[in-house]
Amino acid sequence: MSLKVSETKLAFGGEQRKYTHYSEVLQCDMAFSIYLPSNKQQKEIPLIWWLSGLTCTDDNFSQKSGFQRLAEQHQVAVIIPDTSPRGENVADDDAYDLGQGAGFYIDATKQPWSEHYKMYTYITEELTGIASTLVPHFSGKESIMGHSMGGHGALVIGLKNTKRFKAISAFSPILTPTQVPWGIKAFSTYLGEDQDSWKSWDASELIKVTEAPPIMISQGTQDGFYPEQLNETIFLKNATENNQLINYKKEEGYDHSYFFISTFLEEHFNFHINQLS
Ligand SMILES: N[C@@H](CCC(=O)N[C@@H](CSC=O)C(=O)NCC(=O)O)C(=O)O
Repeated sequence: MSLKVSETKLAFGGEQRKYTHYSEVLQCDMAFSIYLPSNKQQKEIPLIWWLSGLTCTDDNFSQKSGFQRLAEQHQVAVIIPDTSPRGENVADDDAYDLGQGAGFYIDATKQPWSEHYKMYTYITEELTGIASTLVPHFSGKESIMGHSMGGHGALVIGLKNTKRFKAISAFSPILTPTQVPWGIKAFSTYLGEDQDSWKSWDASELIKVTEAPPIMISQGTQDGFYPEQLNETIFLKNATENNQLINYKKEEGYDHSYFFISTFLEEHFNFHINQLS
């Protein structure tokens, strides 16, 4: 195992750590961040997964959201993966919404992407195994949240693993990737033109047939990507038809940025903690 700590910072009494490791699933070197609360009372600690959006690394959420205060307050660990495989030998594209920084949390099947782009398996298997060794007194309880492309990732991973994740939440998620420009571009590149193969990576399809854990979604009304990339209509319709309750909230005047995320993050943490306790 090549796991190495590259950074440790004290934040609100807990530790914000950055790790590097060689990923067998992605076949490249990767970095991720994790926050470990102080756990002065030696209690069992749950784990929240945060998945970031296009162009991000694990640093965006770590450095811009201020989540550490909430994680320490609620004594919860938080793990933040990178958004794609990385490196000179990893396929890439000049566009911001394809290639490195845009892994879409799926397992690619089309060459050259399928060599490395296996973010779903990386997160649900390899990084899961690593996380379980890093959280002292881990309670085994997990939930998942994310932003934009990461909101899509949180919903897809949560809905594919409903026994595992106790809650799912998302800021400005891509809810129907098979029908919006970001998703169509990524899925046709990573999965090929057979659109049937896209469906198992679309939250609007999964919500039709899944008994979902509690789901909360926040969407700013002044988000420049809304409604084109982030339209909620199909997801909410399919959820209603399958009797799945979704707490979908529109926030007047907010945009797509981390200012929006940091404003409503406490509400999302409270929602997760209620399910993880
Ligand atoms: N115009 C930007 C587009 C990239 C962008 O807005 N990325 C968002 C996520 S969008 C959906 O997944 C983001 O989180 N950016 C990082 C941040 O710290 O704000 C561009 O061209 O790069």
